[in-house]
Amino acid sequence: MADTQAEKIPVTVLTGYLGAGKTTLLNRILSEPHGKKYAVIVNEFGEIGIDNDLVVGADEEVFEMNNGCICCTVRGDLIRIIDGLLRRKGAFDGIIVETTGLADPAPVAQTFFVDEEVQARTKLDAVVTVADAKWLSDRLKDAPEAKNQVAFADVILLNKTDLVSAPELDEVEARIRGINPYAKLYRTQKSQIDIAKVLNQGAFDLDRILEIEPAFLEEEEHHHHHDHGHEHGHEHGPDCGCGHDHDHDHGHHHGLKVVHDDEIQSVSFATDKPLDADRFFPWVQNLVATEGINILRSKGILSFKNDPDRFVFQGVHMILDGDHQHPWKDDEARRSRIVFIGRKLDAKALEEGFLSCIA
Ligand SMILES: Nc1nc2c(ncn2[C@@H]2O[C@H](COP(=O)(O)OP(=O)(O)OP(=O)(O)O)[C@@H](O)[C@H]2O)c(=O)[nH]1
Repeated sequence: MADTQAEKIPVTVLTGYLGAGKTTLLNRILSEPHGKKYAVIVNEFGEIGIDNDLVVGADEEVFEMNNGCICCTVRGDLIRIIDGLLRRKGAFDGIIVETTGLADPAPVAQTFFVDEEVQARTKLDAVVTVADAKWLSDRLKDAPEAKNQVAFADVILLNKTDLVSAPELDEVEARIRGINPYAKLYRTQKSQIDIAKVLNQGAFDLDRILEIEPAFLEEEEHHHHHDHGHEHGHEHGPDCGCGHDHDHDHGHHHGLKVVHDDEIQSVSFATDKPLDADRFFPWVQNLVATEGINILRSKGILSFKNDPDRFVFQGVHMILDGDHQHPWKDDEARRSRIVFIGRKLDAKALEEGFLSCIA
C-alpha cells in the first residue's frame, strides 16, 4: 500500500477510568485557539447521552457512539462514524475519540488497523490516558480496564494532583511506571496541559503494543480470548448478554435502565418535570456520603424550577461538583437526566430518591 502517511488524519484516543478527567481534557483541547478543526467521537457507558452534552461548544462536531458496549457495537459504530467523516474530505485536521471510562482501549485502537478503509485514511496518533491520582491505585486492584488503559498509553496525564499528598502522588506514579515505563507522563490539575504534548504525537507504537498484546492485529474477538481483563465471556450480537439495549431505545419518561458489565452497573433516570434544588442537593450529598464507595461515577444534566440555566452535576465517588452551564435553549426539552455507575447500586432506592426531588 502506498504510504500516504502525511495525508492521513491523525486520531487521538482518549482513555482513562471513570471520572478521571477525560472530558475536562477534551474541553480544554476544543477551547484552545489552535485554529484546527477536530471531529470528536464520544462513547459512554450508560443509557442516557450525557457526555455529549458536557462537551463545550462543539455541538455539530460531536458524534456519539451508541452505548458503551465495547464488545459488540463500538467497533462497528466507530467505523461507520469515521467512514462518514472521511467522506467529508478535508473537513477535519484530526479526530479525537473519547472512550467510556470502562473501555478497554485495545479494541478501539485496533479499529485503526483492522478496517482497510479506516486504516488507509487515518493513523492512530496516540493513546492518551488520564489517570485519577486519588483513585487509580484502588482501581488497579479491582478494575482490569484501568490497568489496560495505563498499559496502552503513549501519553499519561496523572491528574487531580490536588487531591493527594506528595508521597501518595509519587506512589501512584511508581505504580503507573510499573505497568508502563514508556509513556510520557505529566502531572496535571484539571487536565491542564499544553495541547502540543497531547496532540500530534506520532506516538502510537505498534511494536510495543504487540509486546503487551501479541494478538493485537488478529481479527475480532481476540480480547475475549485474552486473559487481560475481560471476563464477560459473552457473545456478540443482539443477545450478547451484556445488558445493553441494542435497540437504542432512549425514549423513556421517568425511565429506569439498568446495565450490567460484570458487577459494575449503570442506572439512569430522566424526567421532564423540573427539580427542586432544595431537595436535590441534600439528597445527592447524603447519597454520596453514604454510598460513595460503591458509586464510582455520577453525572447529570438538570433542570431546576425557576432556573433558566442547565445545571451540570458531576461526582466521582463522594466528591461532587456542579455548575450552571448555560441557559436552556428555547427549542430544547428541559429534561433532567442523571446517571449512576457503580457496584451494588440499589436502583429502586436511587429512582425513588431522584423522583422525590421533583418540584
Ligand atoms: N479536584 C479535581 N477535580 C478534577 C480534576 N480534573 C477533573 N476534575 C473533576 O472530576 C470530575 C470528572 O471529570 P471529567 O472530565 O468529567 O471525567 P471523565 O474522565 O470525562 O469522566 P467519564 O466520562 O464519566 O469517565 C469533574 O467534576 C471534574 O471537574 C482535578 O485535577 N482535580
